[in-house]
Amino acid sequence: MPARPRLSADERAYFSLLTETVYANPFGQDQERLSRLLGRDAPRAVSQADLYDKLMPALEARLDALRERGLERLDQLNGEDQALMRQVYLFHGYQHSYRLLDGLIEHQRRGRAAAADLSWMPGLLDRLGSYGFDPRESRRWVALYYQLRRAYYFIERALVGRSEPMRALRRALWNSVFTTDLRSYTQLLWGRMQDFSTLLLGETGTGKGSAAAAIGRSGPIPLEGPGHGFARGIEDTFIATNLSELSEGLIESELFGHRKGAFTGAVDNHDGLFARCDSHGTLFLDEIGDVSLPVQTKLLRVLQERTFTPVGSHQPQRFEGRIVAATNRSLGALLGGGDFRRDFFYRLSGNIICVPTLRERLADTPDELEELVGALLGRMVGEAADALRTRIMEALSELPADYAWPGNVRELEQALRRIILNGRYVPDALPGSQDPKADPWLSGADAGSLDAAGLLAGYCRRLYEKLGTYEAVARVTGLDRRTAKRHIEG
Ligand SMILES: Nc1ncnc2c1ncn2[C@@H]1O[C@H](COP(=O)(O)OP(=O)(O)OP(=O)(O)O)[C@@H](O)[C@H]1O
Repeated sequence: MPARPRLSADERAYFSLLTETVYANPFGQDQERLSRLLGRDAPRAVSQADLYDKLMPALEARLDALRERGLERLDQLNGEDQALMRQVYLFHGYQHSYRLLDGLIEHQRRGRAAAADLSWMPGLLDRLGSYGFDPRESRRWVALYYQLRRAYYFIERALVGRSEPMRALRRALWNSVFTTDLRSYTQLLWGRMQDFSTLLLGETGTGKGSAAAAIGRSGPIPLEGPGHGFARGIEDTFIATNLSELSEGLIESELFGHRKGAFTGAVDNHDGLFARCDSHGTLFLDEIGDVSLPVQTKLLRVLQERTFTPVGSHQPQRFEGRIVAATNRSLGALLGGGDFRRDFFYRLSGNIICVPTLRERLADTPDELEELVGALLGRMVGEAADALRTRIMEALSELPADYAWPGNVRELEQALRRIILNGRYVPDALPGSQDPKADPWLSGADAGSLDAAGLLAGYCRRLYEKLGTYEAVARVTGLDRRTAKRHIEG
């Protein structure tokens, strides 16, 4: 039997470098080094898509040259060459599909009722088939492309900011979805990451919710058989709940569900969030630092045994999804206070991601303020954003240069609203840090000029600063947790 044709040393070197580049964490340092090696001098200045598009003519020329030598399909190559070219063909197929997938994601994000146009899908599957992938494998690769494009959308585009702390956050979010090695993820871990929980830490308003959504909406969603689309829509894969907003009486039923008759008012069986989150989904438990010890014990069981039991039932059910949790309490406060189980913490914290404060981001890249203002205004007022941006930046420039933004991006959003309404932003005094005379809440209370709502909000914020949880504030004030939180957030 004649020996199978082999790649030349030069071809092997080129394709190896290419695959190392395109399979590296797109927000990592390696990627920059490798893309420089491929001939780009300023990779930070161009988008990932631009960079890849620029690689394409040289790649097409190389593949044409292989075709002329009769090497068109994977099965014409031997072991090592086949493994390498498999990755090259996967990248080639990806390049021919990513704009179509971006169109699909945009369509889904706009919540259009009409079914998405997937008429291009058979052509894409045929292309993968022409490289030598069988139909099942081809569907799996298209699902991976879709996942990669969702990750770009939610990790890159939906999170604003180019500062190093934001780049580090993106790297960490990417790794929590694809691990540090995309190639072995695709071979070994695709669809098997349910047991990898993530704990997001960060001050209030830093964007932990957006970071959690980025992880949750970037999970694998299979492509179903011929003629069908993807098994789930983007929105169905991410289920979020804020534990501090659920009263102690309701929390178990919300999370684990209940059976009819389990308690007064349980008139029907009710599926909880754990039952609604299937193997393609992620459940986001926000304010995890606020839950009581008995609920922590039950959550620990879900994490350890992957089972939960609805209230009033004796039948454990399996939990198939993935958990992302978040808290704005510091690790020290979480573990030092005695109201957070250490075993629960260790089970939850396989992957800890710290979401940077706005002041860290601005200290690294002051221009990030204007970038954020532009994006937040765009969300708030659409096309009027450009016209308002200069006025807003002028008003913000009146703040002290080292203003700490204690409420982070949420405070910035609030500042924009106030500037639009009142022309200026005067930060609310936060307890603890200021001269009492300069504290409008204290001096307002002293002068008798605060109304009841202002008085209560200031008091709740002070308590929150001291006690660290909405639950503790609720306990002291006699308010329910949700009301206390509303006062604190303003
Ligand atoms: N990097 C970012 N780019 C764009 N918007 C952001 C970013 N970070 C935060 N935001 C916006 O700031 C607001 C607050 O974010 P989010 O609710 O995720 O904060 P959080 O850290 O979860 O706060 P808390 O701990 O109080 O729940 C949201 O409207 C969010 O969209």
